[in-house]
Amino acid sequence: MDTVIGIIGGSGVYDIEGLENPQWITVESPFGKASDDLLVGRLNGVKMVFLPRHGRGHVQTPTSINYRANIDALKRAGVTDVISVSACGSFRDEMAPGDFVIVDQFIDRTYLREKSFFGPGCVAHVSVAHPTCPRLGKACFEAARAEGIVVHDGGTYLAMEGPQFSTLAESRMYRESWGCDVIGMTNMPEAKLAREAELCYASVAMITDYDSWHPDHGEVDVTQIIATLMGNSSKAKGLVARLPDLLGAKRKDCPHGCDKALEFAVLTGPQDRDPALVAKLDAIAGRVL
Ligand SMILES: CSC[C@H]1O[C@H](OP(=O)(O)O)[C@H](O)[C@@H]1O
Ligand SMILES: Nc1ncnc2[nH]cnc12
Repeated sequence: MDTVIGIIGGSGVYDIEGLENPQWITVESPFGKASDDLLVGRLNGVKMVFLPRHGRGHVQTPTSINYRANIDALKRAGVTDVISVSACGSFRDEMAPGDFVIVDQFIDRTYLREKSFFGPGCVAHVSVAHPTCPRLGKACFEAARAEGIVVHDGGTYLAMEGPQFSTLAESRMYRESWGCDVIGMTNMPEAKLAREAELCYASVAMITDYDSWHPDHGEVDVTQIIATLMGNSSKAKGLVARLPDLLGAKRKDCPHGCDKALEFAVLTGPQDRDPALVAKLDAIAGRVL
């Protein structure tokens, strides 16, 4: 099977460079409108598909992003591996602005978003105990190291609803009681939906600030974030450019089973399924329905 690398670019990352034959294409989804068209092309012989998470011009809020349409559109475009690139705040002294973290766990505090492709008439439960793909995370870690980026291997990302940043009390709780490493507003339900779509998913979090807990740093503000993002986004593009060589043009089955997540997940029997929902799930779950 051919590798198709999907990149979801977060704040400050609205395109990728160096693609051969780059083209913005529209992919329709039964789950609604994706954040933007998809930028497709090839890099070192591997097909790449890029989606700006907030849309070009940064028009979607963390809450208004249609995460289901985004993941469904990537799946329809043939993507096999999704790399999420995001800005985040840090809860650790040693994880400084400018550093990258290869996130491997999440705490999901979002509450205003559609979190599943499934629903009444087709019920499914997938495991997200290990919500990211270790194989893909390792490739991102190696790509970052090769780019000379200070990168941390593993970390827990607190996904908050936003759009306001956290209060001081929340920031301290996430850091001291909950043991979180970084905070952002977008990786959930994105990672859960990628798992339902049987896509390998890795999250590259680019630290822009110390949120509001740090006694030596003032509270987080968006000007500071944008300043750090300017440096981060070129580093992120360098990391992305190394992925085709690291992942290779041909792909074997995922050794961690991300691509078989739905194998035993659907509980609704064939005779009890809602045909309209089953039709919508053609790309996401057609393999098992
Ligand atoms: C620009 S500050 C807050 C904004 O940045 C992050 O976006 P993304 O995860 O897409 O890089 C954060 O989650 C907020 O949406
Ligand atoms: N401190 C922070 N909280 C939430 N999202 C962020 N994105 C970048 N910095 C952030």
